[in-house]
Amino acid sequence: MGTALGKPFAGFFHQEESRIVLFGLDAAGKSSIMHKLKTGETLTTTMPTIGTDVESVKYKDSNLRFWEMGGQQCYKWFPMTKHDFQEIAGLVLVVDSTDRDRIEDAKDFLNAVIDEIQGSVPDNVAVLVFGNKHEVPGAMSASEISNKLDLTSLRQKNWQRNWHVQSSCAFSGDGLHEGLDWLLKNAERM
Ligand SMILES: Nc1nc2c(ncn2[C@@H]2O[C@H](COP(=O)(O)OP(=O)(O)OP(=O)(O)O)[C@@H](O)[C@H]2O)c(=O)[nH]1
Ligand SMILES: [Mg+2]
Repeated sequence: MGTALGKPFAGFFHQEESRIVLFGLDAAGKSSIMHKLKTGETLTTTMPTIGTDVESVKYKDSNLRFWEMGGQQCYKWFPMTKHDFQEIAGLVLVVDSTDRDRIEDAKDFLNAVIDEIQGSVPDNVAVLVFGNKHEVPGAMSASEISNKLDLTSLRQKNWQRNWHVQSSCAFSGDGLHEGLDWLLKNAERM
């Protein structure tokens, strides 16, 4: 009992359908990642997500429910509200590793999301960053993405976020399970 109270998130992922919010700029690869995780297949025809999209994924012994926030400007916040974030088990920011021109925009979006949900989620919720499309020659490395997103500054926002950058490829699936493993481990640890 004492242990359970001391570790409120222990076993969180074993409950039914733990909610994970995926967000990021348009065309970063959020839908492609969700599809690969759900079916093991590569999503061959992609369309921008209108509003939000939801997929349930069974991963190891966890039931995960991914909520994608469409990244197009008009959908970025539609129709997610603070309430939708309240019981999240983790946050996943998907970044296009090939898009150096918009990494600053991705950083601004991350900070806007954090400012929006601060107080609605535990301060130590795990934040996984997928550096997607990493198979493309010249793509940014995980450490370059981490530096450009200025992730260490998140701690100065009264936000003791656990964060981790994982390079990924939604086509081959490379890095996706490694990222999820990190998320599961870190959410359980809280
Ligand atoms: N090279 C490469 N292209 C990818 C990868 N993942 C996705 N793409 C491509 O990137 C484009 C956008 O993919 P989506 O999955 O629709 O991106 P999204 O983040 O869901 O976009 P929005 O729904 O508009 O926010 C598509 O042409 C995908 O085929 C990847 O790992 N490598
Ligand atoms: Mg999408």
